[in-house]
Amino acid sequence: MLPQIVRDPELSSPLGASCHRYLVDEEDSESSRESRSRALLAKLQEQVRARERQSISNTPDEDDKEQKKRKPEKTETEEVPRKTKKSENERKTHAADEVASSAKKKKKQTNKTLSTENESTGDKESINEKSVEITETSESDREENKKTEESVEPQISQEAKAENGSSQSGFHVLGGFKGKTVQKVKRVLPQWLAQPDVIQRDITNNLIPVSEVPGICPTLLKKLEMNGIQSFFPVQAEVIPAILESVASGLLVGPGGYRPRDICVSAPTGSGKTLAFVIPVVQALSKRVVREVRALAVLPTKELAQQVSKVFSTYTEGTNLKVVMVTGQKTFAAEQTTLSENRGGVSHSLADIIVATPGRLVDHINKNPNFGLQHLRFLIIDEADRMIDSMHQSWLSQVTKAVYRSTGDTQTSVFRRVLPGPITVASLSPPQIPLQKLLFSATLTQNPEKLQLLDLHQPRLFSSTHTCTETTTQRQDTFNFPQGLTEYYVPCTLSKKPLIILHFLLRLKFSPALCFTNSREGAHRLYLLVKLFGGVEVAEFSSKLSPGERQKTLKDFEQGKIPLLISTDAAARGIDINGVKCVINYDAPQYIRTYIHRQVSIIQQKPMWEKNFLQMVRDAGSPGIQRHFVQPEAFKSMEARYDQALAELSKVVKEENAKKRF
Ligand SMILES: Nc1ncnc2c1ncn2[C@@H]1O[C@H](COP(=O)(O)OP(=O)(O)OP(=O)(O)O)[C@@H](O)[C@H]1O
Repeated sequence: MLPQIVRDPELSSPLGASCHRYLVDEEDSESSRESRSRALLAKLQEQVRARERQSISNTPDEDDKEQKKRKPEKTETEEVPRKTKKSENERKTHAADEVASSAKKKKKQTNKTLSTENESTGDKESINEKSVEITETSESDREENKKTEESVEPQISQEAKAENGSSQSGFHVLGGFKGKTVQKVKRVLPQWLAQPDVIQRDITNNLIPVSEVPGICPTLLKKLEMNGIQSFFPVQAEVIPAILESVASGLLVGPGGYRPRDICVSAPTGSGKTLAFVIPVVQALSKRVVREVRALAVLPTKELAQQVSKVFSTYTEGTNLKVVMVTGQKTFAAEQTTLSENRGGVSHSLADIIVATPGRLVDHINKNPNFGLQHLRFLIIDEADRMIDSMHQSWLSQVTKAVYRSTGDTQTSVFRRVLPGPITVASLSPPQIPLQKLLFSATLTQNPEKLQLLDLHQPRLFSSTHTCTETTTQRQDTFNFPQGLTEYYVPCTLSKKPLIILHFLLRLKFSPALCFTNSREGAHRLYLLVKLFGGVEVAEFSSKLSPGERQKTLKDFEQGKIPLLISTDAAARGIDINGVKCVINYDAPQYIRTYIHRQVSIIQQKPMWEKNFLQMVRDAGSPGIQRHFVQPEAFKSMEARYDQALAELSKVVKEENAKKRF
């Protein structure tokens, strides 16, 4: 048992306080605790009531239901009936008794522990007393926490309710799920595509005298005059100064010391794109000291490459610039000897400008140890959309690798080149020769995925269009039709198509005429049929022929020895044949781009395709395609001879197939 210490009211020493702390009358503590817990309970009840009142005021709808469940409605004037309050109090008193009795039980429990320990050691009392204190403290802590919760909870419930209008407090419903109209996705072109530099399409009314175009050196002006070029076409007048501006500070750096912008040109067939890059490139390289490959023009077919190479050779004549063609028309070894030579154990380039087709170019990059592109400054991609489509050969990545390939001697040299990255002080020194891409096409794609393949640097687009008033959308969907083109379509039956060709050639004298078919077999059969019918010189032009045969055929056709040339699309792209009077689409092209490149003037049309084809051509911005109907009487007299030729044709085809099999 603990000695009882009598409390002395005079004692004011701290001891008194400690005496007070340890000398506690059992009954007193009992009743004071109970009164404290009652007071605490009353306070809690008050807060619960206040919270309920608040929830009633904040959520009239939801809470209404809640209230109806919980208690009758309270109108503004009506007092809460005391009875309700009273029963509320009873309820709360009952709850308070429960709390008090549980506190008693807990207390008894603690005492029991106390008494057990007391018997064993007198000192334990102080510790246990502390523990009792601790319990009280914890109760007051709990009360404190409760108050905090109480004070916070109504706020949360207010906020929550205010925010979400839900009667469940404490749940946050994020966002409002209202039905919204879905915005239609509009195609957004990159700015350089959407806002190109516009070039006038009308050539005849927009010729610019050559001398008025700034920056062209006198030597080239003289050469242009010698070749009969008095004025530039619009695309040349715009693009030549832009390319010359990018080499104004020399070949090593672009304007302002930065990498020059890549240039894209979309202009109709025959608008003079070839000269638009030949003139500035020849002028830019004419000042070079050491011969290295600094310009590379890549084209889809040998014929096109030949044509461009011829123009380059015309304007490099008299300079010490050398143009070499790499198209597979010679053997690989023969081409190797034209590209480089070994002097004193060191390989020297024999070419300044290379005009190539992708296949043979990649062969030299990978198999010709003396072939290097480390000094390449201009990469010209003519017929760019077709070159992009043929990108599956990944020729462009091979070229890029060759350009930035560091060999033994360029590892440390000033001209060591690294793939361009973010512009920093380090990346700008030492300066390295920038690689500038120049793209040309009559139907430049606006497909960002395809353009992505070209890895263009800040591209600038020159696009010729019908008129400046066209909206961007129109320009996106229309193509550049050549100036002075008249288009017809001839509805007819399948069996009568060859007769109409013969009618045009023999009766209407539409020659020289270039006739396109959609396949090599179609071209060959039509060629055989017209030949068997007789009366007109005819030749076929397709990849069935060797490069030499194709070259000779083109030449004879251009010289008028052949009035009818039957060709596949191989000849459609960009080949420039002077003096053609009529272009015939024997098979309607499935794609508008093919149509554009074929320079169609007369279409033979199967009736069922007529509507779709006309729609495609009109949507592409055709100046106007007219219907030209041929009366059956017009070729009545040819039908007997025609049937005979058909019979002979099937024999010839059978013989050819038999030969192929052996
Ligand atoms: N300024 C000019 N004055 C007169 N004739 C020109 C001029 N520019 C080009 N030509 C001639 O126009 C024809 C077409 O030129 P070019 O081949 O450059 O056109 P293009 O736009 O490249 O055609 P494609 O898209 O088919 O390659 C050529 O015969 C060329 O000699």
